[in-house]
Amino acid sequence: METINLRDIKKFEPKIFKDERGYFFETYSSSTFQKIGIPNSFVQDNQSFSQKGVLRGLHFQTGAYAQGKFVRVISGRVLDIAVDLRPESETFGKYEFFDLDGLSNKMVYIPEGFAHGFLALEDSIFAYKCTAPYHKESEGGIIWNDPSLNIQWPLDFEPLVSEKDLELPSFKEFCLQNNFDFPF
Ligand SMILES: Cc1cn([C@H]2C[C@H](O)[C@@H](COP(=O)(O)OP(=O)(O)O[C@H]3O[C@H](C)C(=O)[C@H](O)[C@H]3O)O2)c(=O)[nH]c1=O
Repeated sequence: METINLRDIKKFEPKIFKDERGYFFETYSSSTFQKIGIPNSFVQDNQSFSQKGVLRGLHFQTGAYAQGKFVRVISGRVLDIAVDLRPESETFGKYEFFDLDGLSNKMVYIPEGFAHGFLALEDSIFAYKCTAPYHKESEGGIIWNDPSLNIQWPLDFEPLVSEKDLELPSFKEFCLQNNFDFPF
């Protein structure tokens, strides 16, 4: 699975304290996370459940409502993805996968300027903090199987995608709408 390291994305694996009762770990710590460049300006916490085979995305919010997202899996396993939508970035139009699960509790901070989504590899509870509130009018997105992004989803079946997401524009349309040079 070809993937690259996108600049400004922060990955974090918490220390998990296990004992005969179970486990404990800090799901958020301003002091710890600021040291690795994760902001402490989150204003909204979200949680969603997805059956195995669900694909949510590729989503973003625009303008003043652009969201940085600090994502993790509470239970199950997802293949999370960020797509660089910053025209000035040398990785504009490139993507990176993150294999997140409820055992390692790996977390990823995806800043504003990226589209975000995930494929549920198992029935999964997904939780994430956002640096801006939900603002329906500022919602945008790109179709999950856009030919030019050429995302190599590990799929041998048709994922369950919402009607809304099936109508999302292509990356080329996104570039045209925003007067960005199409990089491919
Ligand atoms: C995102 C959001 C949604 N909603 C309402 C709107 C709908 O009635 C319902 C489901 O929304 P939607 O189908 O957009 O949910 P997802 O497909 O999980 O969208 C999210 O999926 C990908 C992975 C993301 O990164 C975004 O955070 C977000 O776009 O929740 C709210 O009330 N607040 C919210 O912040």
